Amino acid sequence: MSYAVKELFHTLQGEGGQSGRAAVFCRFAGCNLWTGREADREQAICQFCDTDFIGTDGPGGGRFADARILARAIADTWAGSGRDQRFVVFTGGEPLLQLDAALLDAVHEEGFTIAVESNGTMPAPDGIDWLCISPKAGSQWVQKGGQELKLVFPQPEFDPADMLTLDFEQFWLQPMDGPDRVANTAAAVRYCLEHPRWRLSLQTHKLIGIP
Ligand SMILES: C[S@@+](CC[C@H](N)C(=O)[O-])C[C@H]1O[C@@H](n2cnc3c(N)ncnc32)[C@H](O)[C@@H]1O
Ligand SMILES: Nc1nc2[nH]cc(C(=O)O)c2c(=O)[nH]1
Ligand code: SF4
Ligand SMILES: [Mg+2]
Repeated sequence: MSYAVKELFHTLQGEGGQSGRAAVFCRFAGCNLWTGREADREQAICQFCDTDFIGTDGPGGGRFADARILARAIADTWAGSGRDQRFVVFTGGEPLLQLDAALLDAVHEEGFTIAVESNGTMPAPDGIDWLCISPKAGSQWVQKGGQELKLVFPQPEFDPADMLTLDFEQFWLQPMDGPDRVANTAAAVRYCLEHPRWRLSLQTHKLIGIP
């Protein structure tokens, strides 16, 4: 199978339990909860997205004919020394629309630990080393286990208290970016102070101006 990739870049994971760690980001094109077009945002299931995931025209992006070719491109994007500590984050768009066993195997063969950022609307395949689920109100949430739950906050339909019985190791609140970012951040800080199983996930890459 071929893969449509918006961009490939090497940066620090900015969010959640792996934040600060060097990673290749593989951003797949396309999402099942929004077309990505501004004209469609108000009709979308997910309306607060901060990402351009349309097309394959970003840095390092393109259509990759098979899993080995994409895995090789990911390895070529890793700018760290040697094979040690190689880490890839599959995101998008929605990565589980395209990520399959062949690609997971090929990227593992290149020596990478594999993280995924998903909206949780599809079951995750086996073989992911670090699965982050970030559920979206109004969607069909099916993947209810993983390493971290990263709830963009606030989403009025979601009460974080209802999520603590789910099968995650870590629970993160990430303030919703946009016009209410400052108020959302203050609300998330308050919530974490009062409910200490939740930790605050800031989008640190935005704070320091890296991709
Ligand atoms: C662009 S999404 C791509 C992965 C997947 N589609 C998802 O939603 O989890 C990557 C991460 O950014 C988060 N995110 C998107 N828009 C955001 C915003 N406006 N404020 C805070 N986090 C946001 C998502 O919830 C997700 O955790
Ligand atoms: N630095 C950095 N960290 C991230 N963590 C999750 C991201 C994403 O868009 O999925 C992201 C991103 O876009 N950049
Ligand atoms: S599910 Fe993820 S990629 Fe899709 S629109 Fe929402 S935040 Fe963006
Ligand atoms: Mg991002």
